[in-house]
Order: sequence, then structure tokens, then C-alpha cells
Amino acid sequence: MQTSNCGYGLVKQLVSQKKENELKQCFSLILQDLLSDRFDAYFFSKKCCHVKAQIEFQFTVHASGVMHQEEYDAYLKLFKNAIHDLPDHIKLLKQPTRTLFFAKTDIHPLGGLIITNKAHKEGKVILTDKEEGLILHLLDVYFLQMQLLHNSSIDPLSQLLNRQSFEQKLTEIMHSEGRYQQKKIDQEQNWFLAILDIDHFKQVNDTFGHVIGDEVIVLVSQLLKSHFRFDDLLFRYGGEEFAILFMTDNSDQAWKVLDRARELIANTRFPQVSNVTMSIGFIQVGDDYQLSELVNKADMALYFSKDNGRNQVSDYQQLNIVQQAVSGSDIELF
Ligand SMILES: Nc1nc2c(ncn2[C@@H]2O[C@H](COP(=O)(O)OP(=O)(O)OP(=O)(O)O)[C@@H](O)[C@H]2O)c(=O)[nH]1
Repeated sequence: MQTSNCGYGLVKQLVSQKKENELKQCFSLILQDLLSDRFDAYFFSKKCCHVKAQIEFQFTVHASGVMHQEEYDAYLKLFKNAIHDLPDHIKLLKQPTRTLFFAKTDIHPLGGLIITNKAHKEGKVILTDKEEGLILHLLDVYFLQMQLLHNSSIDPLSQLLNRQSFEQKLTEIMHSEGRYQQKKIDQEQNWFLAILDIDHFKQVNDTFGHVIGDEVIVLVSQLLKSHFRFDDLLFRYGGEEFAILFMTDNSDQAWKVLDRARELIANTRFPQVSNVTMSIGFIQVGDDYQLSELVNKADMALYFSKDNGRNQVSDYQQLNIVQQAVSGSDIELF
């Protein structure tokens, strides 16, 4: 039986040294070991080695236990992404014989993970402590790797996702299997792209200085984070410009969500500066446009908000209606 060099300690060390490539390599070795006959215990006891035959990955989840739906979705995404990145020959080793079942426990900072046998009556947990230990350690490795990848995609001032990750995430959404729609809590949900811009921010800088300007960006980011859901994607898109990718039922709901965010910013008293407002434009992500077109259209809606007095939310679809109505009346006039 072989023992991998990629121990848990090594993973931790690589993470702390931010050696992303080495970490990826090490992580891939761990997974190969775990899912192949070379399975061994690297970041835990060798006694776990019999577990291999029992651990299979399948992502049909039958119950969410006591976990909140959003938290549960985030876990699922984490695992799906991790498995998605595996080389093909490893994917072949997966046998969909088991069901993942998440339950919130105190054992792990990310919550606990238990695997149950689908065939087992009433889905009783059949994992031994050692097996559960194995999974929890695996979760640790995922967590550390995700954290590292996460850090490289974060804007240091706002702590939101950076511009580089924006295109990547939007591309992922546009090319993903479920595409623009996903079933969430028994309801179809659609993706929306919003672009938000702080109004008259130049004036803030000119009057109070760049340090205060930066503080406004930080506070706006925190407010937005507190307003949106755990798995909505918030980006600092440019200097005082933000982008949000989020899911909701329809355009009316999207408008309401964004208008509440606008209201929250407008009603917050910012130190020194006092009042800050934001203009927002959004569009539903769909088949009609390429990525750059989509961003341009959301931007057009944003500038419509700016041109119409700022501190408001505009839906690109509604602008079309306005434009068509205008051109329609033009035709009638002439
Ligand atoms: N403090 C600070 N200022 C920034 C940052 N990034 C961009 N800015 C400033 O943001 C200001 C943006 O100004 P404009 O694009 O003219 O827009 P505005 O004054 O917000 O006006 P409207 O968008 O039309 O409401 C510029 O003065 C930039 O220098 C940053 O990271 N920190």
C-alpha cells in the first residue's frame, strides 16, 4: 500500500505559502489516491484505508437535514465544482451508488458531512466514525483549496470578488448545464446581472479626499454583502462600480431586490460624507446576447438611471419598451 506525500500538513503549508500550482498538484494527487486503488490515508490514520470502496460521489441529494437551504446549496456547489475539475479518468471511477446527506454539526467549521446508503432503509447513517473522519478531512482539503482560490479572486479594498473573476463567473453561468434557469426550492429561478455605480463619487473624493472615498467604497460593499444572499455573486467591477449576479424568479422580483439595496444605501448615514446614493441598471441573463453585449445592455440601463436623476433602478427590458414606444409614436407622427 502506498502512502501519498500529500499529507494534510503539506496542504496547509502550501496554502500558507500561497503556492497555488503545487497545491493544485497535491490536491489532484490526493483525489487520485482517494478514488483509485492506491487509496491510502494521507491526512489521517491508515486505518481508514478500507473506506475507499464505500465512498462514492453522487450529487443527487435527497434531504437537506437541518441545514439552511442557502448553506446547503453552497456546499453542493463546492462539491460539484471540485468534482467538475477532476481529470476524466478519475471521473470514471465514480459509481453513483450513494447519496450525500448534509447535516449541521459542530465537528467541522463548514458543518458536518455524512454519507448515507441510498438503499438503506430510512436513510440511516451507516458511516463509522473513521469514515466520517475521512470525509471531514477531505472537506478540510476542499475548504483550504477553495479558500486559496477565493483569495486570488478577491478585491483587497472591498473584499468583494474582483473584475477578473466577473467574466469567468458570467461565462460559467452562460455555459453551465442548467444555464440561465435553476430550480431552487421548487421554483424556477433566473439569473440577473446588475451594474451599480455610486453617484457623484468624484465629488466625494474632491470634497473629503481619497481616504474617505475609499471608506465609502468599503461601507457600500459591506452593505451590499449584508443585503444580498449568501450565494449571490458580488463584484467590484471598477473604481466605484459594482456588478452583481443573482438569481430570482423574474424581472419584477429582481427590481425589488435591487431597489431595496438602493434604499439601504440611500438611508445609511456615511461617516463625514453623510448621504450616498447609487444608480443601478440590470438585465436578465439569457440566450439573446453574448457576454459583452449583456454587460453593455446592463450598462445602458445604468446610464438610463443616471440620466433620469440617479438614485434609481432600471431594467434594460423596460428601456426597450420605452424605446419601442418612442419609435412607435415617431412612426405615427410622421
Ligand atoms: N477614493 C477612490 N476613488 C476612486 C476609486 N476608483 C475610482 N475613483 C474615483 O471615482 C470617481 C468617479 O467619477 P466619475 O466617473 O466622474 O463619476 P461620478 O462623479 O461618480 O459621477 P456619476 O457616476 O455621473 O454620478 C473618479 O474621481 C475616480 O478617481 C477608488 O478606488 N478610491
